[in-house]
Amino acid sequence: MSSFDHSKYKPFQAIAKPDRRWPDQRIEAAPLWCSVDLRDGNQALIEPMTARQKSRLWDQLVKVGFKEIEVGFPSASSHDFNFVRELIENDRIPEDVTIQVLVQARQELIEKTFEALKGARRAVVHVYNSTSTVQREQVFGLDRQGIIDIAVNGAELVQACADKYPETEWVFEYSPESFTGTEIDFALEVVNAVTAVWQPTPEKPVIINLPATVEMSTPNVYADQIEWFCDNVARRDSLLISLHTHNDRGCGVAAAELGVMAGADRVEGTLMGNGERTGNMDVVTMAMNLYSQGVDPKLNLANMDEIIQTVKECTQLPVHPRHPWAGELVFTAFSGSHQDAIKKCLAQQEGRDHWDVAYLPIDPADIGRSYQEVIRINSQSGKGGIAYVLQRDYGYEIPRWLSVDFSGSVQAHAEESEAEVGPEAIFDLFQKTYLNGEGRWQLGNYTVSREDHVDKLQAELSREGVQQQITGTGNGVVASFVNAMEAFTGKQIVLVEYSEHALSQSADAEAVCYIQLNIEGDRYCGVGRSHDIVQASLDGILRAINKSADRDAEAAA
Ligand SMILES: CC(=O)SCCNC(=O)CCNC(=O)[C@H](O)C(C)(C)COP(=O)(O)OP(=O)(O)OC[C@H]1O[C@@H](n2cnc3c(N)ncnc32)[C@H](O)[C@@H]1OP(=O)(O)O
Ligand SMILES: CC(C)C(=O)C(=O)O
Ligand SMILES: [Mg+2]
Repeated sequence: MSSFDHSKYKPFQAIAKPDRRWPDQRIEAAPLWCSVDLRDGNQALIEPMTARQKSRLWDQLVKVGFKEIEVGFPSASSHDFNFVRELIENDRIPEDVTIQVLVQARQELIEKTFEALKGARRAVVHVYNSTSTVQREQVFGLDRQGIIDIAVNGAELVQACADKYPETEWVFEYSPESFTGTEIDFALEVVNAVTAVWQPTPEKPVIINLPATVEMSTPNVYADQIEWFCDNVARRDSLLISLHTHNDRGCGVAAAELGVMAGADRVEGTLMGNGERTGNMDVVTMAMNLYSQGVDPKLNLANMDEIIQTVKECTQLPVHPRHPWAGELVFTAFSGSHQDAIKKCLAQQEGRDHWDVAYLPIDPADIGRSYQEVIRINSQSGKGGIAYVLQRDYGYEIPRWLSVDFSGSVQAHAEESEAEVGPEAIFDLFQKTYLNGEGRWQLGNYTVSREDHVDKLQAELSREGVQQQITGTGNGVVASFVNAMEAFTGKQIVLVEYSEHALSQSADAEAVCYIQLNIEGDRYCGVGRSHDIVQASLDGILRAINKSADRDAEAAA
């Protein structure tokens, strides 16, 4: 029998809640945020953070703008204890920031916790005990009343300790840990028993945190639980309902979002989602989700690279290149149709009220990313992206017909190299394909004269030391040169496309000229670049003709 046997598991029993209201809600304001990076994040690391790493992450969290930061479990280790002391004694907690600490509902641990917090201006003491069926039965070996007793005892001890340190403004938080694995009526009973001890008021509320300690269901089920809880809990106006979701099923953020729609006030999580098992709710993702909907997330994520760097260095964990909003590839399009759409939309952004760019839900510049990374070229890319890179990095505004012609060369190059083709390689290929005349005829001196409304051009061509004089007539210099080249090559040449512009990235006002010729039924493109527009045009024509000669030489070989 296979060990991969789904019948080993039973489905989650969702509560019946046909009167749910949360699906019609929208999140129009940021919740109160609490970072648990230094506690839940830290307890999940292979190597817990050193004092220096904690200190660095603390500074980053303050800089990002968290107003509540869970800084550790000071009764659990001297490291956490000393870190809390360091913050308090060295006056490192800004006026508008409150530290929070976690503790089990056990006397000696609660007492030690208050010792750690001595002298704090304001602090959240977060006490928890597990209420879930599995832990009740198999870990604690207690019935429901036994679990309520632990919680109430913990709440009383917290209150008693707080009374001993009146100089600190205390805020209490209680978590029925493993809330998602707890019968909802029992979770309510435990919480009501705890708040009966603490007697919160609307002016002095307490925090009730309802953790998806393990994510056990789809996020809509969690939202039903939160809405039901908010509707039925005693003293609702004196409670801040907090969420603390984990990401076991990959929906930690979704669960928190739906939980806020269901009535929660506050959300705990970590930067980039580090935390137990598959992680805590990722605050960066949830905040950026709000931002992208036009809601102020009340966190400053403008310097995303600095945040990522700090998190990586402090947790020793990598950040996935496709991490929502933050990964290094999340604003990059390699595929042709995406690039084409992005290029067209970006060109139309100026003057618009709102950001509206296909495939780019936010402006990368908002979080300190450059447009440099938006379009990158590989074998999946198309002409739009290639034209975008040439314009962005080199100032060449190549016309559509030339981008169609050039994309074939880039595609071939990408397939052959089986790698990304960077901007330098694209420009190099562009020069080789259209601008370089090495080994072929080059234009030397030329004169133009006009007689009886007909222009006459006399020019000198040179190639590997060989000189050749050519002459042609026509209406204008370009037509005269084409006429001269027809005589010289013995081929019929028609000018099909012509376009030119000043090269914006050139310091001394060079012009660039794009040419497409039909030579005996086949089309060839060339590009000329010069301070003189006539010279640029003639160079472009000559390069297109040279390409036709290259083709003939290849066919003959
Ligand atoms: C979901 C979460 O993230 S919860 C936070 C988890 N984080 C941590 O545990 C990190 C820090 N913890 C620690 O370092 C240690 O657990 C300590 C120092 C706090 C305590 O260590 P120990 O005293 O060895 O106890 P341990 O944590 O193993 O807990 C076991 C005992 O405490 C009881 N207990 C566990 N949690 C709680 C709680 N929240 N409230 C009351 N009692 C509890 C258990 O029933 C068990 O009792 P028993 O000894 O009578 O069987
Ligand atoms: C201590 C609690 C809030 C916790 O981390 C959890 O339940 O995940
Ligand atoms: Mg947790």
